Amino acid sequence: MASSTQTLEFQAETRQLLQLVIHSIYSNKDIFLRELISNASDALDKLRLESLTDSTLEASDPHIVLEVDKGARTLTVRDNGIGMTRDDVVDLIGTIAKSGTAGLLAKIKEAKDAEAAQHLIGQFGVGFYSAFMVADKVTLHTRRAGTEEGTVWESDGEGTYTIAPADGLPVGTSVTLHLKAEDSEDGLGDYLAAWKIRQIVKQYSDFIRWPIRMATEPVSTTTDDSADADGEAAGEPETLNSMKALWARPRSEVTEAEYSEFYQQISHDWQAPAETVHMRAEGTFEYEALLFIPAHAPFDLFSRDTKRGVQLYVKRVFIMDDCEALMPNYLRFVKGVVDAHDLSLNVSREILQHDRQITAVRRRLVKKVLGALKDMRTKNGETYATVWEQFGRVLKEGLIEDRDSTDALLELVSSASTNDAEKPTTLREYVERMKDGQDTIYYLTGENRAMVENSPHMEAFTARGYEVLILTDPVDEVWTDQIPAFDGHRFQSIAKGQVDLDNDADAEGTDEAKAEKAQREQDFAPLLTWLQTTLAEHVKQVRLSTRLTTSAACLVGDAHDLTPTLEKMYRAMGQELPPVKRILELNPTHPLVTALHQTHQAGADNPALADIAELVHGSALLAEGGDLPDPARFTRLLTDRLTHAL
Ligand SMILES: Nc1ncnc2c1ncn2[C@@H]1O[C@H](COP(=O)(O)OP(=O)(O)OP(=O)(O)O)[C@@H](O)[C@H]1O
Repeated sequence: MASSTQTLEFQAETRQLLQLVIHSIYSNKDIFLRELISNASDALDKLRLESLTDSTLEASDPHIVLEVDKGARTLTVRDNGIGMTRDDVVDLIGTIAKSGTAGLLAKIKEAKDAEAAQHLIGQFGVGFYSAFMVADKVTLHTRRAGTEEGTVWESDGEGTYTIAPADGLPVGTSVTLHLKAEDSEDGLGDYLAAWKIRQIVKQYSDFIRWPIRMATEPVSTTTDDSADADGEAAGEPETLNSMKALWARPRSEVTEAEYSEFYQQISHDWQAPAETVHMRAEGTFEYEALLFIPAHAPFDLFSRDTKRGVQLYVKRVFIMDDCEALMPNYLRFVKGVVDAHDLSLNVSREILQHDRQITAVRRRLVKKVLGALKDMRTKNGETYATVWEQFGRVLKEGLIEDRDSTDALLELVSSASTNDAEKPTTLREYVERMKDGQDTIYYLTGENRAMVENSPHMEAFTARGYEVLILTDPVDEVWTDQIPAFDGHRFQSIAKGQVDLDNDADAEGTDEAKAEKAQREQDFAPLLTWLQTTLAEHVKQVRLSTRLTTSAACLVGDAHDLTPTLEKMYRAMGQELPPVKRILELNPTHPLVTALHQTHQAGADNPALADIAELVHGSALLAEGGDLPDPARFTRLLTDRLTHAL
């Protein structure tokens, strides 16, 4: 058989990940057992599921066994689950298929300290590789259910592994860890000790739905560890876990610590959740749901193939993870379990998508989660602030995806605003602070706070004391375009449409002011017409502005125009769009504009006029963070003008 042993190399990213694992980014090494037990449990679930459609695969007495060999210093985790073929082993154990791995590894390398690195890797979950935290060699024996040939895989976690066929293996997988020496300073426990194994299983894997048995050793072979004190004798294997589904127990009987451990088990998170939602529905369609809102976002929250965190069970039997029928995409960060009593074990994703009862369950779960977030906001503002920071961007996707929940989601929105440099505001707080006569919620979108705050569009609003929401997430560009109002108050971008603050109740909307304005419009009309022709390639209209106090000009859109950021986003996604021309607004009281006006009145054929018109347009574009169509030309015109000025 030795001749058929092959030595293969780990994929580059796997090698890097293994190095990180071996050189110990996790301070809590005990979790290796949770990971291996979780894999074994998944393998038993898969066999159970396959056996529903293929009766030849029926497993008798599905279970997980933990075996200690003190002489050889090994701990083996064995299951009689689905097992793996040789190709599975190469694909699943030798490579990491998760998207975003390379990026994550790069970030970990840049991480400032061990804690930052652990935080990053904690979001990723190292699964099987965590075995190398406690073992200097790992041997895996496996045989896929329904096949004859087995496979042996072995590695010391450095660059390579060996793989060979093996005869006579039972169906399932066993992972044997050749344990490193106990080292409490390095967080390495005594994983040969029965008490230690018992403790880890109780803590992390108690609710695993398959029995986890420990094959106890004869007392004579035990040395001086405290397993002796347990009074273990050789004999019947002991079942270590209670197998009780946490979600099926009444809320009052579950402790916070149990919720937290369950959450950490299913999410591979290393922190407690920010919120737990535990509910039971009785009546025509019975189910239990145990959902968690994590305290921090996984690294791949925005990657295309991020899975949803909700698993479906039917009467305690695992059916599927990533259950999209139960949780909308914008709540993909919610983790947990839904156990429905009245579904068939054979239920498919397609059936679920079209099942009216499941749709009703989903609606109820969404309501519960959004309700829990709202409660968190009122009762525990600090936690809410971190949850919003982590998931706000995703929740706002709901404003586009889920029209049934618009009102509930708008109540959750937290936004930076000109009201306070640090503290974000809710929409309700904004409305409460609105000036007399103001019925509109003003906002401005942009790439970052500084850019939005310094945008010329802000000037009149700041000068007149109107609060403006500062929206800097890309998704803000989209939802603000689609949601008309909050609590009867229209959303209005201050960079779009006509703004007439003079007509607001406390402004000087007198007849005198109106007459003055009309006169100004008339005076400037020839300049505006000339500018419109001169800049026709860039803008669709030139008009006088009421939103500027210190800048000479700014660019605005019509109410239904795409914003420049949205235009850029669509183009980046490969969509063909006709160029979106905007409106140039001039500040009639600015010295540059009045000078331009006078020069134009003196003679429209002055060659300096066209250059200055182009510079005014370019500056307005730069002021809002836009890209100049021809930066070299702009710089040349500017340099010429500056030279003339000296
Ligand atoms: N005991 C096992 N029986 C059958 N297949 C297994 C077993 N252990 C691991 N595998 C296979 O190897 C894959 C990789 O395992 P690994 O623990 O690295 O990641 P994972 O379990 O998919 O992810 P995570 O641990 O982050 O949830 C698993 O998805 C599974 O297909």
